[in-house]
Amino acid sequence: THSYTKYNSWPRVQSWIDAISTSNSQLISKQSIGSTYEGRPMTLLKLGKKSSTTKPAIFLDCGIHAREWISPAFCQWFVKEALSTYGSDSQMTSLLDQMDVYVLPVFNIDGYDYTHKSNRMWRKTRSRNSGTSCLGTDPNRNWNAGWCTTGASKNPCSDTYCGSRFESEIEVKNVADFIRRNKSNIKAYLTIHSYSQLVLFPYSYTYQLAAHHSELLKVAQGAASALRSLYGTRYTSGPGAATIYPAAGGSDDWAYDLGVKYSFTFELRDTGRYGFLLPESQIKPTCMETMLAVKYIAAYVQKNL
Ligand SMILES: Nc1ncc(C[C@H](C[SeH])C(=O)O)cc1Cl
Ligand SMILES: [Zn+2]
Ligand SMILES: [Zn+2]
Ligand SMILES: [Zn+2]
Repeated sequence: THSYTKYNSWPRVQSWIDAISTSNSQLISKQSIGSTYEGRPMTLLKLGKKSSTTKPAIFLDCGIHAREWISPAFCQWFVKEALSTYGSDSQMTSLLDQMDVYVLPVFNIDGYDYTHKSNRMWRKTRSRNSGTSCLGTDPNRNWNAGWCTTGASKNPCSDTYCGSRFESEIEVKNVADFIRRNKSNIKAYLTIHSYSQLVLFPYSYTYQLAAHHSELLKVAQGAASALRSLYGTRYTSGPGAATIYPAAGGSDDWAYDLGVKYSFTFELRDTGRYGFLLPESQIKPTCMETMLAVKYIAAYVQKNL
């Protein structure tokens, strides 16, 4: 059965999505945004007090990289926390009254399932590449944001293969289409990765500072200190290129250039001791401290609507 303190298999996550999305019709609903390459359903959860008018929204995705298992664990935790603290936690209540939060629990479902069944260290999608037996494209190099200019490979066998063209991956296209369709009300984009303990923001595709660099840095640093307040876990904040590495085709850069000003990539625990193989014993503390960071950003976005 499903557990918020275990790395759930895809079938368990899928049945959790179906159950949680029908658990509280006033606060949560689900909608399909398409299918993956291997035909699995991409289901977006919509959290927020039901309203006949369109509310400003935050978009949160997890599991774009298959092996980063703590990421989908966080999105499941976030949904559970939101529903269980609405009405008691004043900040969460205010957030869901005033805004909608779209949550994509597992972006790269095919890859996630593959890490459970075959290769725990798989990162990419599972699509076929022509002219080679090497499978998959790096979904975080496949967005139309300086596509394939730096920090990505044109070799289909590489873990950072950028794809035959931007949005070649149906999973990326499905999400990009949804965000484009809703860009007028999407005020923030958060994408969750592991590991390294970082709060990143645009740009990764260039060392040029973003127009809103100083504001984004302030918000990222505020989020990192909120996170640190729980267990003292230290995160570093900064623009992607200088803080982790220059790399093009990422979702945060794409969302920012589309006009979603508050665009952040989280790299969760740890800093390399376990890396992608973070023990299940760390799911709860990691999710609890990350909730503080995400709520900090959400509150900042709310104040600046
Ligand atoms: N725009 C971006 N933002 C963050 C990153 C770092 C993640 C870390 Se797993 C990646 O390599 O895809 C990479 C890019 Cl291209
Ligand atoms: Zn498993
Ligand atoms: Zn990643
Ligand atoms: Zn990472």
